[in-house]
Amino acid sequence: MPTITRVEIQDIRFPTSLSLDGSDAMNAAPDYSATYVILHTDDDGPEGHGLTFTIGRGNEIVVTAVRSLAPLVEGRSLASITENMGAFWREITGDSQLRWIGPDKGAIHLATAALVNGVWDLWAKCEGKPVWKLLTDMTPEALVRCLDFRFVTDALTPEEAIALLRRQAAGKGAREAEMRREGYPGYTTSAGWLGYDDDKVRRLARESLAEGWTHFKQKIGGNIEEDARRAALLREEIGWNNVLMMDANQVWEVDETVAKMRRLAEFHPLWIEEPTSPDDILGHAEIRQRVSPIGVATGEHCHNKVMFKQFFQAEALDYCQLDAARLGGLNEVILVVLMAAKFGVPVCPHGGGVGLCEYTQHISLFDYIAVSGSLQGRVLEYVDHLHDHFLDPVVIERGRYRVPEAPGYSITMHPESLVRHRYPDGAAWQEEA
Ligand SMILES: C[C@H](O)[C@@H](O)CC(=O)C(=O)O
Ligand SMILES: [Mg+2]
Repeated sequence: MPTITRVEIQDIRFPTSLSLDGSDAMNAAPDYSATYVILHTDDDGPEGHGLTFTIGRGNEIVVTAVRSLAPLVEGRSLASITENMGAFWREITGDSQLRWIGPDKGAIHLATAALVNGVWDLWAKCEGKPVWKLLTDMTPEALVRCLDFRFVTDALTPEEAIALLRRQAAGKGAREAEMRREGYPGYTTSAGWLGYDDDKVRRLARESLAEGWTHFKQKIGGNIEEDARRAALLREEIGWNNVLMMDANQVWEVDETVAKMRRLAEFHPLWIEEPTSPDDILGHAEIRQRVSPIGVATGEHCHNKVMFKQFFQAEALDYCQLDAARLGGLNEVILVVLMAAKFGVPVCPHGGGVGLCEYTQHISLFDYIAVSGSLQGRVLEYVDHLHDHFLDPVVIERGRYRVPEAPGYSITMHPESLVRHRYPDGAAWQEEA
């Protein structure tokens, strides 16, 4: 196995704010961006690639944070990391000086995700497997060794995690074959961005229907009558047999959420996503009690395993929307997937960003094949942006993700895309200036 000799870090941004792709009530004009990391090694084998998603300004802070973390992996052999990934994760999140600016949250944790996911990409490429397959082929004991259970053993112990994984072991082969045949079910957010005008929403909804999508997410959180009007418009296009979800991106108070969802209930949303502060666990629990049967979904801003533990313990969410690059990389994601299975909460990862769909397909496949063994309540978000910048982009057919087969975490970008979108000197930005 190779040794990691150098960490290359790039500030990559896409001017999506020009078309308002990705816009919502809290994030009016995001530029989808990535702190992009390449782990160079000492042999002719593969490089490890990883990224963290941000929405523009602020990316430079995460770039700087990765620079501070890089010495923790430079000079290390991959074998010294993979022989005990749990200990590696504890080390990288536990540096005695850097930890102070987290712990396990904010820019330093986003930076952790880019590096840690880069290591997983490198490991999977060295094994010649896509990440989901690397995970599903591991024994329960080997997988649990990749995890750091610190601060969550009151909710899930390593022994319980092993038992959960053993419970699903017998059916893994059949589920893997089923996924290769059928793909993993998804939903689309592409017609629902808040900054799109009515004509665009209608056109994209029609196109998505024709492509076979059955689940659609709408951004809300502006004027409530405007939200209702747009919901009616979407229902006109998608009908009542398809599923509609709503995402407020954190703009409401608790009582306000209840009042507003009572107004929007006539459109039969499956869930209200991020209604209020992402840190307000008890607020989500109360909303959940008061808006039922509308479900509560959250997680894209839930920054660590302890927060998720408490969301589960407080019965504060119906859908766990973990984010592959806000949690500190795949090790922490796996722990959250295991806790979700124990608490019986379906995992529907967050995909709204550059590269997130590429990552999350691996997570949902792992969840289905090795952990939950269930598709009940599970749909994987899809946003139709920027996939052409990836060497191994997601492939969607009739609203389902096809199984990725290329080795790695599907996150390697084309070198030309990196050059063109490097901020601020890439051609894409020079043309803007
Ligand atoms: C700023 C992002 O586009 C955000 O709106 C994504 C999101 O909330 C989602 O995909 O869900
Ligand atoms: Mg969202």
